[in-house]
Amino acid sequence: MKCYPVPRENLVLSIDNLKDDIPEEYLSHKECYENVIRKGSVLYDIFSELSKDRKHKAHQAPSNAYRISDGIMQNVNPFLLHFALFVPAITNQATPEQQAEFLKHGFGIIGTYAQTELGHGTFLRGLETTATLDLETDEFVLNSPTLTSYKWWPGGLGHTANHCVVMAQLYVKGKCHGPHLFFVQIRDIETHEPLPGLKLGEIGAKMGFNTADNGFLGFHNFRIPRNNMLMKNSQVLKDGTYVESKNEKLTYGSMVFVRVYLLSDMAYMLARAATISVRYSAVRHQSHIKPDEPEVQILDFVIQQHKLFISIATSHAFKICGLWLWQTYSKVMEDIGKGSMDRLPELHALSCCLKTTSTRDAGWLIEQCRLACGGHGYLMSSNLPSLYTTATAAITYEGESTVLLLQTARYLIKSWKRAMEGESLPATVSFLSEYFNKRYNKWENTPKGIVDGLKLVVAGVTKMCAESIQKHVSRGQQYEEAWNSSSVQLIKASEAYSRALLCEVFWFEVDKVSSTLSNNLAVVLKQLAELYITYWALEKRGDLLVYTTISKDDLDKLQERYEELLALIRPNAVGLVDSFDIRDEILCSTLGAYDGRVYERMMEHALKSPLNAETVNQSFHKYMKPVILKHKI
Ligand SMILES: CCCCCCCCC/C=C/C(=O)SCCNC(=O)CCNC(=O)[C@H](O)C(C)(C)COP(=O)(O)OP(=O)(O)OC[C@H]1O[C@@H](n2cnc3c(N)ncnc32)[C@H](O)[C@@H]1OP(=O)(O)O
Ligand SMILES: Cc1cc2nc3c(=O)[nH]c(=O)nc-3n(C[C@H](O)[C@H](O)[C@H](O)COP(=O)(O)OP(=O)(O)OC[C@H]3O[C@@H](n4cnc5c(N)ncnc54)[C@H](O)[C@@H]3O)c2cc1C
Repeated sequence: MKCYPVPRENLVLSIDNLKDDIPEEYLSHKECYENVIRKGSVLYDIFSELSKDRKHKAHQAPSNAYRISDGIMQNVNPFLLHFALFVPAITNQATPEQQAEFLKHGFGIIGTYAQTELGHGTFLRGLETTATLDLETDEFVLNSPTLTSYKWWPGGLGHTANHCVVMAQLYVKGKCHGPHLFFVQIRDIETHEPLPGLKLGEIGAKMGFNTADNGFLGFHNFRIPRNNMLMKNSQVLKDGTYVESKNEKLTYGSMVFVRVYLLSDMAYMLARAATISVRYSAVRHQSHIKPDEPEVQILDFVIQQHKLFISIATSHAFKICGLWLWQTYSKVMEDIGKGSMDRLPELHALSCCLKTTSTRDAGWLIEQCRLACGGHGYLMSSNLPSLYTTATAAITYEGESTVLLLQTARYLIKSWKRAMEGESLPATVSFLSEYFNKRYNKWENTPKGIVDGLKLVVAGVTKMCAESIQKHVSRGQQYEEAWNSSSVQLIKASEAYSRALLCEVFWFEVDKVSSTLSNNLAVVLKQLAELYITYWALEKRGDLLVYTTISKDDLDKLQERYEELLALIRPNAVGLVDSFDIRDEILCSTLGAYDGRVYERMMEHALKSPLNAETVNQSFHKYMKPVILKHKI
């Protein structure tokens, strides 16, 4: 049996059949899929050997696995959902006995998470797939009663997975108990043929994510044992007794897990885009600053620094905030394990707004990095287009951004009401009480002063939302209608809350560790954190003018400080992206390679185009020549 050490990049990157002879952009839709399955299977083999040899917690890919996989796949790994959602759903939602049973084949099964349907993605209580208990046979019968009830979007569902966790409406003795999760085998292990009673396939080409094998699945009287309902939180007994969960939202736990994880995922996406665009900006010489001097590195244009340094800072902000949120998640999961659900609403609210802000920011910042590279950023070989389409998918999946921000707004409004009633609030929203009790300070042009100012904006906008809802209710609207009427402001409150959280956590975590760092490192990290906070204070100057005591003079001083920070960071910019330590084989970019041989790499890549295999393409003789000759004067 081959033994692999923890997959160090060197090991994995040295495996020959993981390299692509032809760049993926020149493969067909089908060839692309077959190519990632080829590479993904090698990685899957490594991870499964590893889990046996290294006593890795069952089925958990080693932490650096995603990074290595990102590089080798150069696109989304169709096995991703197995690790990202299928296994976590089972380990979080099944009893220990069920986990042992469902995961006994270890890496011998490949799973996905099938929740979204053609007709419903956001409103889970509206899902139409049914799981009806058959008391006589001690089974559930799964059905897709309508076309809109077909599962639609799950990654790996089309042609890769042979099992899935399915979210379906549970029916027992004619009563619907809402969405529950079920462990379902969908393909024969040996032949990989779809099992009888199922209709399976992939949903077609997408803007990106084209190797994720997103698929559809329809059930027709498909039977599974009663024990295949994940029964950690709620149970259906043999006699048909339904034992409800202590909190029905525990069923949604897998989504919270991924939302929490996505912050660090976006940190890594941004680190790659920043590495590519900053290194390229150090290589690219274009135009003059002083007319009598040579063309400059485009990185010397202050506006180029303004476009790019925020990405370096944001990557660190998301990494640090992602670790903070992960610690919060782990603590809440521990509390739930001990029977306390108190902090679940807070965790849900935090994960919703931070997932949304991190995925949205990653999207527009990666696009900003691409645009900062001029035409060459538009080449697939730069890898910036792929980074963009991969990152922006996350704005939608795992909870669409608008919907999640409204979830956080729901929590802010509830917290505001509790503050009005004098209740104590969790630390992450306690500033609402301070605002309500008018305990806040005059504006200070310091990182802490800015954080306090951004919190005042949150409190002020939340108060405005509460008053708007009240106004609509007093005019006769039901609460839900009043909520809908106020939703533009509610979104604003959540966005402001998320930004204040990111600034606060980034600054104070850096401040906390700076004494443990070498002076140089502490100085540079603080410069990045201050740049991030000052950038957002300037972006949100309108709100600060409305809700705080900031003055025009304060803003002018902030603008001056921001430009000072750009100049301070400039000498370290390339060193900062080098410190992300992303190897060329994982960066996959002609513009961002460590050796700076941009133009040579671009030409090498261009010559790989199949079109360049011959000097005259056969279409000339077949189509062009007759027309040219016919119209030749
Ligand atoms: C490694 C990775 C690489 C990354 C790899 C990733 C690759 C891509 C994988 C993608 C996978 C997917 O997309 S999987 C599918 C993802 N789908 C989603 O995320 C669906 C989004 N929709 C939802 O989450 C829900 O339906 C929601 C929008 C919250 C509305 O649901 P409801 O209407 O039932 O809820 P509401 O009535 O609004 O609220 C009822 C109460 O429940 C609470 N509540 C709602 N959701 C909750 C939750 N998740 N946890 C706790 N509490 C929750 C609310 O706060 C309310 O509390 P009170 O205020 O106290 O009443
Ligand atoms: C690349 C990718 C991978 C995916 N992978 C998976 C997977 O592996 N498994 C899985 O189960 N799903 C997966 N999904 C599906 C994803 O979870 C859904 O697309 C997402 O939850 C949004 O649902 P929807 O597409 O049905 O949009 P809808 O819910 O129909 O929402 C459409 C729009 O309506 C508006 N809207 C909806 N509800 C509200 C509201 N309450 N208030 C205000 N506005 C609202 C919003 O603007 C929203 O964008 C994936 C999606 C993508 C793009």
